Amino acid sequence: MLEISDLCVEVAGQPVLHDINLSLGEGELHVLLGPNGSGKSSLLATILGLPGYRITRGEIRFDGAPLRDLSLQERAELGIGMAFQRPPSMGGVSVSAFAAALGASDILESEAAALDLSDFVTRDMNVGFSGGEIKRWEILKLFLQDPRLMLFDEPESGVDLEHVSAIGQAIRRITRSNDRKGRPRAGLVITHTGLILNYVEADRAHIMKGGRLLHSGEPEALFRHIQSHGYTVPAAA
Ligand SMILES: Nc1ncnc2c1ncn2[C@@H]1O[C@H](COP(=O)(O)OP(=O)(O)OP(=O)(O)O)[C@@H](O)[C@H]1O
Repeated sequence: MLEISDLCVEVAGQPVLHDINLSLGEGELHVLLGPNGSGKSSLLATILGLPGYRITRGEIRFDGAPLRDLSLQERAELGIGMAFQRPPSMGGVSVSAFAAALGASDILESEAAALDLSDFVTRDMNVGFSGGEIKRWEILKLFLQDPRLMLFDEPESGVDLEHVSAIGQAIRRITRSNDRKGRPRAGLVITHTGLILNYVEADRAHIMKGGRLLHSGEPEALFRHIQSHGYTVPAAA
């Protein structure tokens, strides 16, 4: 579904990503691990097409077609969506009105309940939500938007342990399900704590460091390696 080859990216004239190669197949869920400032969010922002992220070399293909010249809106229409780390508040737009505008009112109640957000559907999006509530709402929002490629920027940071479980299970269930047109999805998740790995059943993990993909491997083994040896390439690799 997603093919990234030899990707180099600049932000504000500074190179932030170097020679990234990554392939994400239909139904797959991958995680990105790496120290602060290693380029994880920049990679997601470049895939999504946020302004300021300039591809200087290489390419990103979605379903075989290059994304480089497509706007954020065009990429959203193709089926690329992101659960943001720090989304804006949207006063005047209630959660239920947002779901209705997306034609997703029928699934709002059950999906809100799964993320412990039933009491939030009449509230305005993100207005007065706590940090953890925003994270849960971002997952629900993404599901209502129904993208095929789901990008999650640190979905569990600032979230209590019980709700990490709810978020992780929702990510797994959503990513493994087909979209409303019956097409398979895929997901890419940034995680620092690794807690989410207990729930999402990721297929593959990648270590990013200094804007490069340092190593890829089996998620739980790679996370254990990072816990004892830091963000390094495992010796046997
Ligand atoms: N708009 C920008 N202007 C200037 N520098 C930027 C911009 N966006 C990202 N960078 C720089 O690019 C580098 C990578 O940042 P990025 O946010 O992608 O890292 P990250 O791995 O997601 O970090 P964290 O784990 O702390 O969220 C950092 O050095 C950051 O300062």
